[in-house]
Amino acid sequence: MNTYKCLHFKYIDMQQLLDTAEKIRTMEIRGAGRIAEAASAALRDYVLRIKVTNIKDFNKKVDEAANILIQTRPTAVSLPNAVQLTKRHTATEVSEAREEILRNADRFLEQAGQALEKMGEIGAKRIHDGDVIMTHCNSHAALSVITTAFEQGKDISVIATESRPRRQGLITIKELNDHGIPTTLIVDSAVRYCMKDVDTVIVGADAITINGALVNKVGTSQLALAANEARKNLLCVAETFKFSPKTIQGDMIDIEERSPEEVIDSDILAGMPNVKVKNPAFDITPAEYIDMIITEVGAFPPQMAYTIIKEHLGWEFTKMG
Ligand SMILES: O=C(COP(=O)(O)O)[C@H](O)[C@H](O)COP(=O)(O)O
Repeated sequence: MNTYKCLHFKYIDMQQLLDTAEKIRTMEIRGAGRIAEAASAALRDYVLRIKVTNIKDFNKKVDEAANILIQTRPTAVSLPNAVQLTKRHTATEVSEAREEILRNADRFLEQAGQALEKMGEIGAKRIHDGDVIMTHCNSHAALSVITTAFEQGKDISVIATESRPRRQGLITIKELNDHGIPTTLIVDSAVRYCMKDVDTVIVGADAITINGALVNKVGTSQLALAANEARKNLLCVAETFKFSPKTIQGDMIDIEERSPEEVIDSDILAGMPNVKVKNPAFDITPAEYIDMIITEVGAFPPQMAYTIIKEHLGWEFTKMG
């Protein structure tokens, strides 16, 4: 029985939140932006069901729920940021605290939706008629830029990587196909070979650190290396809530290691006692490989991560658990 199912017995009133946590853990809900939105909404809905009348007990329950959500996936910093933006309040009465949290969640969800649109508009200015764009994995932020440029009438096409082992690239090509955008699917190892045909690489982000490094789906750093070698631009599209305040304090971003079964059948692996599997879900691209980070508040060089964190997330976030 998994952790969340065990918790079901202990916290009956938390069932919906535990279901969301499980969906995030198993990647039924995935992508840094969607994870953040789902967590914020789950916390909002849970807060409506908390029955205690004492503010201390209320805060304890909120913290408990927040921690369950945060622990589902370790890398996407959008998750703790969204939870923190949702749960913070200054109230001394339960009813006021509840109201504040509901308002926070609604504001976060509204702003997250608007951010996608805004990033699309800003990023599309960097795409020219005739451009070939390479993208990796499945990023709603990156897709917002690509589809906005296409809807503006720019004649563009996309090369999308498969993104082993979970093959999120298949979600990307479906979305691009539904928009009518000419798309070529390639395996991840064809990235360097195909780079000569590319004008701009556009990827999303799970986290951006204080030194402007990009944490995104494993393989992103290979795209960046190949793009750099071929002198092609790499744009990262990321809402401000994907910047990591804790990296100011020296904290590192945890890189999620996922099950070997995503890579190879466990029966086949069992027959090869000298073989083990390493399955990191993300990797790190240094700032010098990134031309621009497109956020909902503007396009910035990665070196401006400090300013984004300070102005759009605030110092209180560095104390987050
Ligand atoms: O790496 C991934 C998804 O990884 P996974 O499939 O493991 O969650 C995406 O590029 C970012 O999360 C950004 O996505 P978005 O722009 O949609 O937030």
